[in-house]
Amino acid sequence: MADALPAALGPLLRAARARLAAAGIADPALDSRLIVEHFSGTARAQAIAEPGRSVEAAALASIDEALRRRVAGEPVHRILGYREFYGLRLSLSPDTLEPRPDTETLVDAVLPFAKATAERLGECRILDLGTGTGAIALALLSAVPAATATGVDISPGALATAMRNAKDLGLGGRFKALHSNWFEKVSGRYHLIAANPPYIASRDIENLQDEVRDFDPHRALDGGVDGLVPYGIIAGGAEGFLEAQGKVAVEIGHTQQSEVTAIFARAGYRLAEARRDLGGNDRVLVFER
Ligand SMILES: C[S@@+](CC[C@H](N)C(=O)[O-])C[C@H]1O[C@@H](n2cnc3c(N)ncnc32)[C@H](O)[C@@H]1O
Repeated sequence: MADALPAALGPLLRAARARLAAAGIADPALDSRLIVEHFSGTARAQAIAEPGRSVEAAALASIDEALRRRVAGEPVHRILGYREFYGLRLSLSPDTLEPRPDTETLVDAVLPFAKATAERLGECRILDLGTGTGAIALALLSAVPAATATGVDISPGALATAMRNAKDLGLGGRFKALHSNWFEKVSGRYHLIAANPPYIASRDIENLQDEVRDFDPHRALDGGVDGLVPYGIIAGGAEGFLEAQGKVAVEIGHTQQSEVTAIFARAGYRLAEARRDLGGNDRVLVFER
């Protein structure tokens, strides 16, 4: 059994870090700080300025439980219940993928187009296919006040979380959550279609890192037999929902650039831009007709 946690903030942080380090957690300093700050309601400055500040018993019990979950392998943001994405705090649920920093590359890639469209036309209509927490759509809405977005997902639980995130961020009036199997229930035309679809081949799901395989919903990961099935559906269906001169932007797995480019080329699209993520991996493709 783990030692009792000290109540004073400074020693508490050190004890929490030591517990995670002893369990072999990859970044014990960051994870322990996130857990202690979240459940004690303190900020980093307080730990430095007031290391003797006492943390209440109820908060200590929550921190103890959170550390146990982290030691058992649960990702730290699942324990906290939220993750930052493009400067926005997004709530998570068991039905949502935890949004990743790699996906911010997609937002960076299309943001100039969304802003230019809004300036030119006074609006920019965005369709976010497989919206999850609403990450891509909400990041774009927060940066482009004249934009509106429809977030599509097959998971009602994910859509409820996306709508909650939109409301919490004051973006609810410009975001619509739509329950649909890709384009099936979609109507209208959009200037930008964005998607971070599931792109792991079904047979590879079992080999993913434990934290991904055991905590991200498989519906958000499984891209079918070759991991490319959703790209075929998106490339094949986008034309009916894309404005003239619109763009389609997709996140890809780091080995999929040529295959996804070929899928879109067969559907009549040319590659307008390819971007790598911060790790230098191929990550985002933007297509035009
Ligand atoms: C990789 S996650 C991306 C989530 C979010 N856009 C992000 O970037 O963090 C893929 C999303 O696609 C959704 N999805 C899977 N199959 C779908 C389908 N047939 N129609 C609509 N959405 C689907 C999943 O529920 C999941 O939310």
